[in-house]
Amino acid sequence: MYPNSRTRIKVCGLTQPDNALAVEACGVDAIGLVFYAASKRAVTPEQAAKIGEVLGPLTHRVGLFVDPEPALVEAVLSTGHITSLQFHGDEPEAFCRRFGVPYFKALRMRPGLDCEQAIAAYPSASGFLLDAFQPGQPGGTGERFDWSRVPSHCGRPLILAGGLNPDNVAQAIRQTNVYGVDLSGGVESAPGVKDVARVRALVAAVAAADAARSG
Ligand SMILES: O=C(O)c1ccccc1NCC(=O)[C@H](O)[C@H](O)COP(=O)(O)O
Repeated sequence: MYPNSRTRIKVCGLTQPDNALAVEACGVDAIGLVFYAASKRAVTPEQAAKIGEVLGPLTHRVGLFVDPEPALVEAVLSTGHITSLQFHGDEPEAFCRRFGVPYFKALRMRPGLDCEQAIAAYPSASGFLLDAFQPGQPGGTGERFDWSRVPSHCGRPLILAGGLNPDNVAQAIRQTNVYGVDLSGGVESAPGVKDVARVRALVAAVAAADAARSG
């Protein structure tokens, strides 16, 4: 387990500045912006810059990629609005670290994946996002995976994703003790638009789970 007194929250797949501002105001730690053209939540570097401009300086802005061309990552970074990278495809470690920006690696929990071995292959990663595996769908599946597969003693920050929502996130935190949680579809009202009431409920559920854990 990675030392953690408060579960960090990332909400992924924002597409509109006003919506991003409202989500930030709920008290989330990080906003995810999807730079994967096939996603229904995809944004361009220009749209991302407009979202980045409205957010406060202490909110992380994560740029999410799936096996990108380096030029796309560089174009996104050149906006100056991205604070960390999330690689959600099959990118090797050398590719992930070449940009010189903190990154975390998504691991899709396919059957038979040795999670601890996969983690060991990315010594330069600042953390790992463990997501559900659905063939042909790299992320944002809305599906859960078996949380008993989350390693309990790997010593690296782990972010749990896949099918989380305000109703099941407390149980997920109790069971896995992860550093952070990442949600998309479970707090969404339409593709790329987050339901602010659901995000508020998420933040309250995480705070209650953390309080129960420390008390
Ligand atoms: O959200 C997408 O459309 C997406 C597309 C391709 C790769 C990754 C994608 N999202 C990644 C995320 O970080 C999601 O938050 C994560 O997969 C969980 O999604 P959900 O199950 O909908 O909460």
